[in-house]
Amino acid sequence: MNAVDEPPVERLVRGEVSGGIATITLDSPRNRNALSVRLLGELRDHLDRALADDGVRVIVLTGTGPVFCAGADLKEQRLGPGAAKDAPVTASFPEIMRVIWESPKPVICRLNGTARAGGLGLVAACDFAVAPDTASFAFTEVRLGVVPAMISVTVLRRLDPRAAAEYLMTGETFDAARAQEIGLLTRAVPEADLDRTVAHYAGMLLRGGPEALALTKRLVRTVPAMPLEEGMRRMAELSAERFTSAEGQEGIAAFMEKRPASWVPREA
Ligand SMILES: CC(C)(COP(=O)([O-])OP(=O)([O-])OC[C@H]1O[C@@H](n2cnc3c(N)ncnc32)[C@H](O)[C@@H]1OP(=O)([O-])[O-])[C@@H](O)C(=O)NCCC(=O)NCCSC(=O)C[C@@](C)(O)CC(=O)[O-]
Repeated sequence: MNAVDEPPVERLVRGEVSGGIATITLDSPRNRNALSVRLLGELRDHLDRALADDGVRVIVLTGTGPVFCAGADLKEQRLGPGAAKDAPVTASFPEIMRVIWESPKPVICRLNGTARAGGLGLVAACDFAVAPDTASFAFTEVRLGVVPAMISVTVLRRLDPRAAAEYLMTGETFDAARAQEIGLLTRAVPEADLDRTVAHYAGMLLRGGPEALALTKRLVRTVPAMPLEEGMRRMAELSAERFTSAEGQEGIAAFMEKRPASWVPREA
């Protein structure tokens, strides 16, 4: 078969950029967007592209079908004859969660539906997570005899500790209202309001200064772990830097002049 006759490669992840927002869509509904090696590779490529694109200010991660993500691809993890001897999902998944967690651009998870296990590691890595109120959630790992190890790094930074013990240790299914209550979701909303809610958060994020937003994302993650005195000192330094930055001065000038801020970098 020559190159012309080759069937087109089916993509498992799609990406599009519009109005400063990169939308990355897990598009493997047949296996409920399970985290196969190929899907993870494509997801990483889309994330890298969105991060490198100066026109992108906000990233939205979503999926197609009834499920946002069913976790590790269990077909790939089943070690039949001739299969890999290690667990394929461990090669790239932790790095993808780290890239999302540390992305200077805010990441909104728009859950199109239910999520399980590894899928919840992705949800927890994102800064915002909005889901339909019909979605369900479970950390199913222990019931499979495996451990929610990789995802614990993001999940345990979000979840109320009592709820973490309850749901990670029992594997019990819980609903979207409970997921919001325990810190896994930003909002659970009626399905009809999903896009409006995501657009609301994205719109609010686009209004902020890009550098200020990246720094604020970092401090949300790091300041709670800082000793009090060090936190006060370092944050006073950061605050002083920001008041005198080009972006800070533009934001203040725009307020005083009653006009929208222009976040194009200027000479200080
Ligand atoms: C998600 C629901 C509720 C949707 O429930 P549903 O919508 O009723 O869909 P379904 O169960 O009928 O599944 C539809 C198709 O998707 C496939 N499918 C579905 N999930 C997977 C999967 N993970 N891997 C591979 N294939 C999967 C499933 O096998 C089936 O394929 P078919 O029989 O039609 O050929 C249900 O499908 C389900 O319970 N799936 C299993 C979820 C699960 O237990 N995942 C655990 C993954 S282990 C993991 O993530 C470990 C990790 C990464 O956290 C470890 C660590 O952090 O260190």
